[in-house]
Amino acid sequence: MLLHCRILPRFLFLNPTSNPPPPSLYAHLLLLTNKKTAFASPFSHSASFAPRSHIAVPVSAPSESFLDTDEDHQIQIPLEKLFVPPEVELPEGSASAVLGRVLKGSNIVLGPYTRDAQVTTAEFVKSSVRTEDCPADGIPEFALVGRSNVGKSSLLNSLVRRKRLALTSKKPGKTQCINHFRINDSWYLVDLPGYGYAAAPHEVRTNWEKFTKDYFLNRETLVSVLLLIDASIPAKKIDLEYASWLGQNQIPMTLIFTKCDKRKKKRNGGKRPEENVEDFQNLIREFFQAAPPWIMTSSVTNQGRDEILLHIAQLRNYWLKH
Ligand SMILES: Nc1nc2c(ncn2[C@@H]2O[C@H](COP(=O)(O)OP(=O)(O)OP(=O)(O)O)[C@@H](O)[C@H]2O)c(=O)[nH]1
Ligand SMILES: [Mg+2]
Repeated sequence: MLLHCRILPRFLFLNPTSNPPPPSLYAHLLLLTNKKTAFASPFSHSASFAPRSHIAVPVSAPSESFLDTDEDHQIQIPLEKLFVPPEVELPEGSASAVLGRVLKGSNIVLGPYTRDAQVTTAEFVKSSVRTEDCPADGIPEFALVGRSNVGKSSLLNSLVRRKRLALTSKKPGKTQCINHFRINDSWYLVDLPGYGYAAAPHEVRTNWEKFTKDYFLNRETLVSVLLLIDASIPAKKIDLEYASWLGQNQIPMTLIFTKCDKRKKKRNGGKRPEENVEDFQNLIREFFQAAPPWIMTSSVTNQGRDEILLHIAQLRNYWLKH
């Protein structure tokens, strides 16, 4: 795990603020339209940065250098669009000092809670169709949701380094229940059925809406939804609607851009994954007060695998402490 060796030590140099009020993990999802309750997000970057400053974050495969300067493999992120975890103050000064703390292919800044990021054990626990039937042991969980065929089950397998722990298929609609997978005996990854499967019978679609939305609204141990978006194609209306629904309901969300290995321009409608990722950010911008965290991934090359696990670790450890 070369990436861990390179990234984890950096986090030791961070300077947590003294006795901050415990910020909510949910705050960054508040909608601008919800003016009555809008407040400054604890995830916002330090106001000392000029608003138009950008950093060029490398998005290339983990084996390549973190400081890759190939412009084709970089994404420009305005500093105010970074996801800054609670208890982190960004270093003042140059953008390069900030870049050293941003996970590759993402807008996520590393904070002081990234311990235990590696997966050592993963086991399937149960399938449920109702929130009440889900495991009741109170440990934190992260749910994978997205359009049918976007790559939820494949990503789960990539994260746990197993080929078929979660079943995948070229045919949409493979996953039909809330499937709990226990990781390191201490947290859950949850595989959910996909939405937007046009060929599914009406009854199945209605049922999906009902039980997944109930799960999101009522599952108290849900730390963050991982909303998967296919980065090899332009943004779909249904994905934008879904992101907006999660925001409106103040359900914490991380955007996981999948299939970033698919770079053939013609099939991608002429756009590279980085461009589709940027377009998606721009399209959802008006719905959110602060930028949600996002990561670029591929289950084929395992791009983004270590980054997701570090992000999950810092959210999970923060959630456990507060
Ligand atoms: N090129 C590429 N293909 C992928 C990637 N992730 C998944 N796929 C392919 O996409 C198809 C669907 O993958 P699944 O993981 O079953 O998708 P899902 O979102 O779980 O689908 P449902 O369970 O039907 O909702 C399979 O053929 C995968 O091999 C990726 O990162 N890159
Ligand atoms: Mg699936």
